[in-house]
Amino acid sequence: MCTLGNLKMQSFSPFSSLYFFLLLTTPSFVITALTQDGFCSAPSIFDSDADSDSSSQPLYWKVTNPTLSPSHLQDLPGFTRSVYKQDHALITPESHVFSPLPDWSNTLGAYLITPAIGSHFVMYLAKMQENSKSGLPPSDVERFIFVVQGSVILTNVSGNVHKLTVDSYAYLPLNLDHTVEADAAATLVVFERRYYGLENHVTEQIVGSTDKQPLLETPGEIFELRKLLPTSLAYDFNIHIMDFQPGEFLNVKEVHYNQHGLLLLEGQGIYRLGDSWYPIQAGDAIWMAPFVPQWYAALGKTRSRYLLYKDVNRNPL
Ligand SMILES: NC(=O)N[C@H](N)C(=O)O
Ligand SMILES: [Mn+2]
Repeated sequence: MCTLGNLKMQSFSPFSSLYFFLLLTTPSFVITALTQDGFCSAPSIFDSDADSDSSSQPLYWKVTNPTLSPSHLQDLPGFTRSVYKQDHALITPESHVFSPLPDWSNTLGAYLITPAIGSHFVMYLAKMQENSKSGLPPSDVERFIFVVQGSVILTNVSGNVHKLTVDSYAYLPLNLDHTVEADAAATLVVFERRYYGLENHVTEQIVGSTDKQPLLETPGEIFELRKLLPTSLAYDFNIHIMDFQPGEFLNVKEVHYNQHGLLLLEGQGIYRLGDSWYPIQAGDAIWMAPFVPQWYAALGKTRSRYLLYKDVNRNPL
């Protein structure tokens, strides 16, 4: 809300002589501007509207209901926050392009990251409609699914069945027959990659939920960290869930050989990638190539939580 106008109008009680003096001597258009939206029309994030009151919305609600852009930009032809550079990309919801996912039924997919960008993995949003069913990944490809909205039923070849709701996930090893089914609309974020095997190490199906994962030590950092997969050598990637309170930021301005696919599940802040600084919000996705300088600071009044793919446990040679 416009503090300047409010302050001016609130700091004088209507009965003070100065108030009347101002009222009589200040041109009426100034009074109007100061006391109505005309002067500061940009809505403030500190307004306690339902949208920003996270307690009134389902978990990760913003990911599938993003604030696309300030109202005065929404219908601006060609406006997007998306960026594609040599060592990073920011893909924001107004840029998503959905098409039927091959081998899935009643499911639209928006690929956000694929080897064409330079990655060794794919990251996509799967919008499962009612009565939808997954297809299998290519042979020798492992899959990770995370439920962002709705719920799905995972059934694997040995017949065990799991209901996955928001914040739940599953890891499917390469060549493990399985189906993911939804009888009502559901949204998943999916990572797949060709499995980089190690002798005498095998991965197994994992089913879990973020809230049941323990917090891990983060020496020198203040964010809260959970890892959704085992850290054992068999697994050639992990999925980090990282939480920042407003004002908290990464201590290390990281540069490393690992690649990242990021989905901001909650909150907002500034992501530095290379020499660029991007305001981001829940629903935004980021590709980080190996060695791109990366840093995040959380802003606003609710925590930031992001889901992060990171390759691990394999010699970079
Ligand atoms: N950009 C990141 O958040 N990177 C992680 N802290 C990581 O690489 O572990
Ligand atoms: Mn990193």
